[in-house]
Amino acid sequence: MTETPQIGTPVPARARGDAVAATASTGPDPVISAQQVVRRYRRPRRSLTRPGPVVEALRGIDLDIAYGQRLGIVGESGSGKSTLIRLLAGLDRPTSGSITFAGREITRLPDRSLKFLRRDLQMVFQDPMSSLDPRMTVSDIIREPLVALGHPNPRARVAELLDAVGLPAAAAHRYPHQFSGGQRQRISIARALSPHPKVLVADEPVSALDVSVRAQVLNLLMDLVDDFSLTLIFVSHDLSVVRHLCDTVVVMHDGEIVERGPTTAIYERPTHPYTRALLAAAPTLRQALAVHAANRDRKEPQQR
Ligand SMILES: Nc1ncnc2c1ncn2[C@@H]1O[C@H](COP(=O)(O)OP(=O)(O)OP(=O)(O)O)[C@@H](O)[C@H]1O
Repeated sequence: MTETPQIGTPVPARARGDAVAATASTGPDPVISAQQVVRRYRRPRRSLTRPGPVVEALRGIDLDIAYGQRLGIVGESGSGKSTLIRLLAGLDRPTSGSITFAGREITRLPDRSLKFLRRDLQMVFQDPMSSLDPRMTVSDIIREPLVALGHPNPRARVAELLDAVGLPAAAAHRYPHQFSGGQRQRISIARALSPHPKVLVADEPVSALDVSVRAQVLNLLMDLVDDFSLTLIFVSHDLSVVRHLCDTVVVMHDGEIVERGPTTAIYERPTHPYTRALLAAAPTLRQALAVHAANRDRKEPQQR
């Protein structure tokens, strides 16, 4: 019987609660700074004579993310989390406001000038099946960004990354569909790490996975963030996961950041009513794991 991994290990004191301390190892300036960022979308028109309604997905976001910080972004569906990370990653442009990455203003740069951002900020998405090309081998998937960057020895780097994410070397020659969901997410993480990014953005990276696998992938993610000295931006509906991984939290509601601060303070003394409601409504991953373990033990008593 495989042991259900626990995610209850407390986040180390140095990683908790003090964004200033988290900046100290790599530099005092924020790696990402967003100022007064607004993003409006126009919804498709419903009548021939009138334009479609405008949605204000982000309404004046100010956010500094320090080097080495582990920032959790929480909020219910439609609160603007995905829009914000798309803008931070340079995949979309704000309607107004500015965003800098490592001190460079990215909002008005043309796509061809964002090569540094495409290398230094990498993303891991919810569904690895749709983010991995099914026709490519794992080796080619991980090598692709390295080749684009002219890496001198992509093959050695692929072997190193497979080892780092806990996959055997033989995985290199197989295809995504030959792996389980958790293993596929490990492949996505290996690919994201391949160009030595500064920032890893993880958008609901475990919510599509079986609950028994989630903790393994989260623990791996935490180890890798430590080992590779990454800045982490972690987007999730699951507040218990954010509590486990992140030193700082921002709470989004209706396109605004309604509360922000050290994780411990937000969880223990939430001030905004929306944060309180979110915390009250949240089932914890720990509870889910306990339920899963109880169900499994009921099904497999002979193996105990
Ligand atoms: N391309 C788009 N065109 C029109 N409206 C959009 C577009 N993208 C996002 N929106 C709207 O902007 C608002 C914020 O959406 P966003 O996807 O950023 O929220 P979210 O917090 O990431 O939600 P979820 O957790 O469900 O992904 C929503 O009202 C959404 O419908």
